[in-house]
Amino acid sequence: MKRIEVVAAIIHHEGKILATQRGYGDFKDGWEFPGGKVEPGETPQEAIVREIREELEVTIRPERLVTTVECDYPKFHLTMHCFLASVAEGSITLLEHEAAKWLGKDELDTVAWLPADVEAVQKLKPLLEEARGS
Ligand SMILES: Nc1nc2c([nH]c(=O)n2[C@H]2C[C@H](O)[C@@H](COP(=O)(O)OP(=O)(O)OP(=O)(O)O)O2)c(=O)[nH]1
Repeated sequence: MKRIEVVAAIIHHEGKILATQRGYGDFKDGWEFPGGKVEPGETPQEAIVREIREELEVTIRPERLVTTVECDYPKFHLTMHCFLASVAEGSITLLEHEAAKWLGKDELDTVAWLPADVEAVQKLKPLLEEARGS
């Protein structure tokens, strides 16, 4: 089966995290963490900084790897590295997504996450307590 390697940013601010809604493609309207495919020669950290500049027009600081999710979709196998991150510079502008929401710990289940994200969201809950106020 085709395999793709993706990086995703869990951007946090004041105890909330940013969820974005896909604006195009097979998963249009699903909620995800912004990010995209790692290109040849890039480290995952370089890829996530590049993708977030392309999608949200900000520079992020990747802080730590929260989890790597493995998920079988009908057309490919996905490996997705999810990094906790904060905005280092700029203000968020949606260049590709159709919507975005800041979600607190108790709001994480209020959007329809893509299948691969459900497990990452569960792992995130205890971390959000730590991140509160930062
Ligand atoms: N960015 C992102 N992609 C996710 C998440 N969950 C999930 O299943 N995916 C899937 C959807 C896509 O099939 C794939 C990411 O591909 P993408 O289309 O965003 O990659 P890309 O930005 O490099 O885009 P492209 O130029 O190939 O369209 O991973 C998530 O939380 N964030």
